[in-house]
Amino acid sequence: MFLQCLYTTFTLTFILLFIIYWKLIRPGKRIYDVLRAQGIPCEPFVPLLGQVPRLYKYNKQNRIMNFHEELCKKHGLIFMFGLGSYPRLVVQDADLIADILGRAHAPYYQKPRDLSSRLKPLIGLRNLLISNGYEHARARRMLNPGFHFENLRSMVSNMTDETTKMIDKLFESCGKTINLEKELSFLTLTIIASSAFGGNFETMVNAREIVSEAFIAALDAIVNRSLLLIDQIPFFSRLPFWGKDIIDKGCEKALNFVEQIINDRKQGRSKNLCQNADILDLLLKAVDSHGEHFTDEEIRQEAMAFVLAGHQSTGDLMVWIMYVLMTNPSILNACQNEVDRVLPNGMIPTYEKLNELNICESIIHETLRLYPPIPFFVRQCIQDHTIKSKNYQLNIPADATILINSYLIHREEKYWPRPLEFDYTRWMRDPETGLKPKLAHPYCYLPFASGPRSCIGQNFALIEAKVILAMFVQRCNFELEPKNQKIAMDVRIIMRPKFGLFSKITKRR
Ligand code: HEM
Repeated sequence: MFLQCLYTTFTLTFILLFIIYWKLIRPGKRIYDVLRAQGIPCEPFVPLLGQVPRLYKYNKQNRIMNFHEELCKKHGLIFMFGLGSYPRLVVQDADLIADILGRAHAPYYQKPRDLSSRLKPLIGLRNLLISNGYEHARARRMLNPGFHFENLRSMVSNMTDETTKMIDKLFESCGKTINLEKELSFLTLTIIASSAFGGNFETMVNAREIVSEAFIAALDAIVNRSLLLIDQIPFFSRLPFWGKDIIDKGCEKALNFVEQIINDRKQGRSKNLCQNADILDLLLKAVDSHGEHFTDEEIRQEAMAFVLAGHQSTGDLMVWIMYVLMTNPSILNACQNEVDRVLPNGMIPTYEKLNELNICESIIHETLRLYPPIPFFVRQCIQDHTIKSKNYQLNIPADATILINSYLIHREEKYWPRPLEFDYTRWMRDPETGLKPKLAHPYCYLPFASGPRSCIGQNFALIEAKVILAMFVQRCNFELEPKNQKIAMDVRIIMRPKFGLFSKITKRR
């Protein structure tokens, strides 16, 4: 009996270890070996963990970007490190990045599978953010026209309305210290949700609570679980711990809410808040090359993906802009002078007037360069592919995951003179031609990524950022409060100030 027990235990342990090796260690090791054999510098291969313990230590000290900077200093523009069982090939050379992100190479790369499994509970799999292949290309073709300037122009009035409401509410705080990070995140959430869902967002009971609390709580739980690597092991990810109940409840509330909104719009029980079509109209009207519309399920998932992709990124861009303005009086002054000239006497910005705000636009781009809200993104190679630059030729094996760190590329001396200096004038358009200065390389500025998986909402975000910036500097005085508050970068997909950004806001005139 004892021997039989021993034998069974031994066999089960052996099977378990074999599965762990086969599923979780061998695939990563193979990729390490193929790339190391080509001379790629690597951090030591540590099964199952990789460099995660070191990353955690840096994260705890709020120095996550130093982790990446130090690896880049040690190894150069191409290297590898381990993130749990998945190795990450870091590529920082703009020529090589062009070979990865360029349209012609799209068949070789897709969004990584672990990203899909993490976000699936919240937004499903059938949306632009995580679908791949034909499904993604079809949806992108159907939705691209919705983000053309004609449609965006009609969304400006919704952006100015929501910003006016927010600023009026801030004035009610009568100069008390407020956390701008929270307020701006809420403002951008309201703008994208009302652009996506129309009048219901204003009138439905609990709409704001559902989107801003349930949705964000679920998203936070998803990010925390991914930092703990829970989703790398499917068995663990199904256990009812580590915030699973928050995710389940939040997702259910948010999905029911979106379903009701779609039904209301279809049956004419709600109207949009934009002058023309809003995002929900665009989703309802879009047709593919066979004349087919999106299914209800696809509309629901696309709408959720827009809210997910579009709110925190723009919110944190605005936070960094405010931080720059509050710590650089001369930049604030130049910005305020331009806004007072283009939008005198409290004029509400229109699409046409926004185009005249050259300094505002340059401040936005320089902030996106030094503080990109999405500081890195990843691509998974799906069939062996060779990439080349002047100095390198590299055969990327299928299944390798590539990490592109735009934060570091935006600070790379090779592409940017005086890389650490905030100099918005490097973006100023030529007054004669209206053209922006040429970049040192088309792939050295990637706040919105590039190629067929670049951000579909980038023009929406740039217009929205300009509206909020112009209206804030036009109407408010703002200063850091307390002056010596600690600003540390927190990176959880989005890069934001870890402890918020506290300031005092008063009426300008
Ligand atoms: C400052 C604000 C924003 C930044 C910095 C930003 C950045 C990015 C980046 C870097 C990607 C590529 C991610 C990856 O490859 O993994 C992306 C994709 C995406 N973004 Fe944005 N984004 C912003 C605002 C928005 C807004 C306002 C919307 C919606 C209106 C939006 C919708 C999307 C969607 C749907 C995708 C997936 C596109 C695809 O794969 O075809 N984003 N964004």
